[in-house]
Amino acid sequence: MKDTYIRETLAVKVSHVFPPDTNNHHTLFGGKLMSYIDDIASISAMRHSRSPVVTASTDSVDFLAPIRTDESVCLESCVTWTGTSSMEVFVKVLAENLITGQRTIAATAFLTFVAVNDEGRSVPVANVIPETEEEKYLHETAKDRVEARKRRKQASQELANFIHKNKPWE
Ligand SMILES: CCCCCCCCCCCCCCCC(=O)SCCNC(=O)CCNC(=O)[C@H](O)C(C)(C)COP(=O)(O)OP(=O)(O)OC[C@H]1O[C@@H](n2cnc3c(N)ncnc32)[C@H](O)[C@@H]1OP(=O)(O)O
Repeated sequence: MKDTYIRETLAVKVSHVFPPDTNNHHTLFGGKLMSYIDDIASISAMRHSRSPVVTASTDSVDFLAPIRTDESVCLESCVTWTGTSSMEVFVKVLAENLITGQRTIAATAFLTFVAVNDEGRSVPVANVIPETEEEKYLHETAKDRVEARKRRKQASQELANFIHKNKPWE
């Protein structure tokens, strides 16, 4: 297993914003953007692991600015950190006004993917090596996010153990 540079995991997707993908505000549906984010992030994870992957978690998707129909939606993703079998993927979303060229950060997200084998069992992945300032920042700050995720998973598990599974009308 060979360590890879973060840039080797980069995936880029650019798309127009078409009316069927917009809401009553004429901006891109949040759910549509989340689907783009999961899609591109999984490509970065697979580029790194060269194995099937599953999404283990999405920390949050922060919608910082709306994306309008006169703009294009540009997504960039890369693996910023790896554990044993898990990979943290950062996704940056920009809205670009195609007439003026103005670019706005519209959303950011961190997702965690786990490399799995054909039986769905987790398998090890190599490390990633940061080079640019931004990559180094994302790589160095990952440890805190990983700890926060562990705490959140524990809390989710406790909630899952507490909530009932009855049908709503029972
Ligand atoms: C018509 C033809 C179409 C063809 C089309 C082909 C398309 C081809 C490409 C498709 C690309 C699709 C990519 C989409 C992928 C999904 O959409 S997958 C669907 C949604 N996700 C799932 O269903 C996952 C369900 N969960 C699971 O399977 C298990 O919980 C997991 C994630 C495998 C973890 O299992 P586990 O027993 O906890 O495993 P364990 O070995 O203890 O932990 C493994 C690692 O996961 C980490 N982890 C576990 N839970 C979490 C968590 N909540 N948060 C963060 N890390 C976690 C652990 O910390 C550990 O990390 P490492 O220390 O190894 O680094």
